[in-house]
Amino acid sequence: MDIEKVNSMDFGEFVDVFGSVIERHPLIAAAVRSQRPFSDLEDLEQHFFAFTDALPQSGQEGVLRCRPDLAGRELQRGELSAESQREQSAAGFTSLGAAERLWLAELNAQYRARSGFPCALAARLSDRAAVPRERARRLQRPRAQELNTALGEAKKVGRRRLADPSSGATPPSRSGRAGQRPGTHVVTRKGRGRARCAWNSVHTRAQRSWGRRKSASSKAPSARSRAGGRARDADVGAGGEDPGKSPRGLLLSSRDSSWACAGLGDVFWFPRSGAQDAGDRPRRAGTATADSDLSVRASLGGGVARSAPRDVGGGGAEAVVWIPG
Ligand SMILES: NC(=O)N[C@H]1NC(=O)NC1=O
Repeated sequence: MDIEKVNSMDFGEFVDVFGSVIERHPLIAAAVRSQRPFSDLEDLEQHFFAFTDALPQSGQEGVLRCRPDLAGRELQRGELSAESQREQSAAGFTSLGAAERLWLAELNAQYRARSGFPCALAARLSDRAAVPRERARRLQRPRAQELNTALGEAKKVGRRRLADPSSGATPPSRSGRAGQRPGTHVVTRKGRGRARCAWNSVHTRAQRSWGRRKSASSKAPSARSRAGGRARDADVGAGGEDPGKSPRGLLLSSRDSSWACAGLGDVFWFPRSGAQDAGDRPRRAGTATADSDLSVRASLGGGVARSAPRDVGGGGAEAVVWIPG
């Protein structure tokens, strides 16, 4: 892709095209866009990877927790992102026999229990027969070493997605919004001075049923945030499969001044380029805790952001709050 074209993409187009370079983290793409212009695609890639490298360990684990298992439940249910679907199909995971599927499910569960996140592996660079062997090998290794390996695999996947963004991204429609892809999310902006981050309105079956349970308990899946004393609205659509689980991964974003990323417990701010303190390392800005109703409360510089995160399985969840400027 022509770098001039990339540099001239507006916010919506950039997030549509590059929102899945880091799986289920379109706001990382949004943060990266704020650092344009890029000299070439390698430079763009380095910005994505520098962002994930700069995350504290809790943030990196949060990013990994949002990845789907290989040959996991989301593949069976047709809930993968378009990119993951293509990668997992190409690696042969859509044509597994029952015994092979069960074996992989068992290895997936063991790996998650040990590492706290799904086993990241670039499916296109591997093959169906090699995956269980690789998974079993990695299960034996120390957790700290595994975090680095998993991030390395996530980068390999991201590199391929960047090299071929058409492999999954839905071209933006004339209104600049992403096409509707089940099980994925998009960032949308509505009206002047008001921004919303919403999950794709095409809900998966599980998301719809979660929504029904949620409305039955009169807890709307929306978020209202206050920061710096000024009221700010942010809506977060939510879906999930098991609202009883604790959310553990969280990504927050603020538009004006800086970017925040969190795992539960830590909220970090990432200065935007051009901001007064650009170039700073991420700094700790507050604490995120899980409420019993599956919402997350994050204290951000004196303000509070609340959101209902999306359960991504295995006890992991991701929530995105888009705080308008
Ligand atoms: N767990 C994991 O790495 N999943 C991913 N890998 C890949 O190549 N596509 C995916 O969905």
